[in-house]
Amino acid sequence: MRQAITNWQTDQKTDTGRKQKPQYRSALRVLVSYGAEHRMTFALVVLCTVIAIAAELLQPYLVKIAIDDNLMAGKNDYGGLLTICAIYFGLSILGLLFSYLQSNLLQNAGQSIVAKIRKQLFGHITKLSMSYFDKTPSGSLITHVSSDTEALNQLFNQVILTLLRDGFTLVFILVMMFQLDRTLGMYCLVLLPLIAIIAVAFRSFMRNTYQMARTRLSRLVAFVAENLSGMSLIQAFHQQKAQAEQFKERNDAYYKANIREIRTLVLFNRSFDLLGNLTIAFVVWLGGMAVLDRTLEFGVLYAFITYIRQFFQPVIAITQQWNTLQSATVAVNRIWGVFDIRPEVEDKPQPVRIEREAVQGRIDFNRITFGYESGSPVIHGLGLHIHPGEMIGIVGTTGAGKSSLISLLCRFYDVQEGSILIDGIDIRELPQAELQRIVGLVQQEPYLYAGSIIDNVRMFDESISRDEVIRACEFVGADRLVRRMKDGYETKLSERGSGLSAGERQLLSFARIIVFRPRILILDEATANLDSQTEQLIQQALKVVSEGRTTLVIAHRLSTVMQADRIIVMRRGRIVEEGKHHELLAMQGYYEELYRHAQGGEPGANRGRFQGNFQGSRAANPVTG
Ligand SMILES: Nc1ncnc2c1ncn2[C@@H]1O[C@H](COP(=O)(O)OP(=O)(O)OP(=O)(O)O)[C@@H](O)[C@H]1O
Repeated sequence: MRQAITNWQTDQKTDTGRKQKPQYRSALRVLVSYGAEHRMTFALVVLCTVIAIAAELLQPYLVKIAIDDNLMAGKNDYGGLLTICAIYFGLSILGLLFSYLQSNLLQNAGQSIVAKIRKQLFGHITKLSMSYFDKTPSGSLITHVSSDTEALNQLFNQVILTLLRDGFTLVFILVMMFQLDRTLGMYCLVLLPLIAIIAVAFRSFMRNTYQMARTRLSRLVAFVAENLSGMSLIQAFHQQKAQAEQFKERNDAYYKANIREIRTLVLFNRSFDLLGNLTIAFVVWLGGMAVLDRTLEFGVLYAFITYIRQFFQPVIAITQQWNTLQSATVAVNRIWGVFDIRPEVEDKPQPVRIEREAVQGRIDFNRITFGYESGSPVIHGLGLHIHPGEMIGIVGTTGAGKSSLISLLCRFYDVQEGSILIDGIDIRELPQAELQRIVGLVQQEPYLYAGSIIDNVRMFDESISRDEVIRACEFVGADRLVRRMKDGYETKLSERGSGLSAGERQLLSFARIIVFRPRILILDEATANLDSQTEQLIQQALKVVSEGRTTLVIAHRLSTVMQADRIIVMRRGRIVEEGKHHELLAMQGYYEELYRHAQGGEPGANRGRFQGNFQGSRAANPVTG
């Protein structure tokens, strides 16, 4: 794999400016690197091909012997005829057996190479930085993992198989024709330039048609993928009709490209059929005259005509595979284009090791500046120092930079200036895998996978026992909910956990956090979508989950963060106020303004209700009693 990528990168440097065209040399080098470990299999494939083709092409020759040496010689040699029939039958079986072996061996090697590339590609994509996903539509990534790897699949299924089998067949047929009759063979050679002209004309005509069909299919797949992931939005905004129209447009375009491709193919096949029939007529005429003049045996003419019939099939197959070869090459180019992308956030060669259990949870944002695009920062020289175990609420209007701040702490992006330290260690010094176990993130829309509740809570990590999962669910108050389900902890969730309410999904994501025991906990709008009853449940869960952990909570609902030890108020990428809830209210500044908006009126008019809620939620909390 490493070698394949290195080869690829070297080729890219020398091929600058030709990225859109299929780069056969680069693609071949890549595939050879992967094929190297299957070299024995490929050698066996070649051997099987040769045996299978020889067995197949010797059959007309046997018929020629039967005609000339037995039937026409007037020997009445029934035994000899039977022997020839038996050999013919034996050759057919041998041909079948070795064709089967050849296909199977090649398929096995090909499929395992493609499966490996697909796995590595997916693994590579999951390691890329968030900035890459910001810029790349998920539909195009799905195309790389599905259609492009499928094109590689076809390379092994069709192209290599055809090139080997049909290439050998052509050579064998030519040898046999010359062996049978040199003069007729020479006449047939005249055909070769004609075949080449038709093939080349067809190839250039077909190239565009084929590429167009593939591109339109990719667009269609990408469109469907993006629509599926945004289905709730489409339905909420009644966009079904508009989307269906867009789909129709893409679908029609793909349909037209397919029809064009099929027409071209049919035209090509029939042209070759015509050429084949003309050649046969030509040979029957020339060879027939020779037979009548007794300068050519009838059996030879028969075998010759059979070989000519067989000659056109491989020519057609090889020419048609040219397109598959091209699209596979383009697919290799695209796949390796993705492999080429290095994550912007990478581990240091010698990262600092840290014992997760020993992490205290102190966080220092040291005058950090960050922007998604260089030159337009969304966080400006921000400084924030958080004590171990402290609960910080982060508030601010939309676009203030709250989510960006926690994305930086999770190291989805790297700061452009300043540094972020955990227990005094710059997070860029830590291995990302370790940082992700230290910092646990609960998002507004927790993602659940298709699988059992147990597996969803432990994220398919078998080292976490069922008991640990159950204890975690009990801890956050999700146990009662799970036990009410038909199969309890074994209940299979559908993709994205769509069978559960937002609050239920959130409770399970809290259980997930408990199981993974991060030392720092981040909740991004974790209670934004919930009704007040579920929110209270979540608030209780939040209280137990945050116990003994440094916790950062982002919330639009101020009630979510009122119990925080400190509230940070952000505005346009800066901290403008900080303090406890009542201190901030007393300041009569930006927080108080936000609070007033949240309450929907004047502070004085709502203050009682707000404080009542706050005290109520504390009183209801089982931990604080
Ligand atoms: N992936 C992104 N690419 C480019 N710009 C982004 C990206 N994410 C956020 N921004 C921009 O960065 C700024 C801060 O956004 P951020 O999401 O951090 O704000 P926020 O306070 O969390 O807002 P909200 O409460 O609406 O989630 C905004 O101007 C936003 O448009």
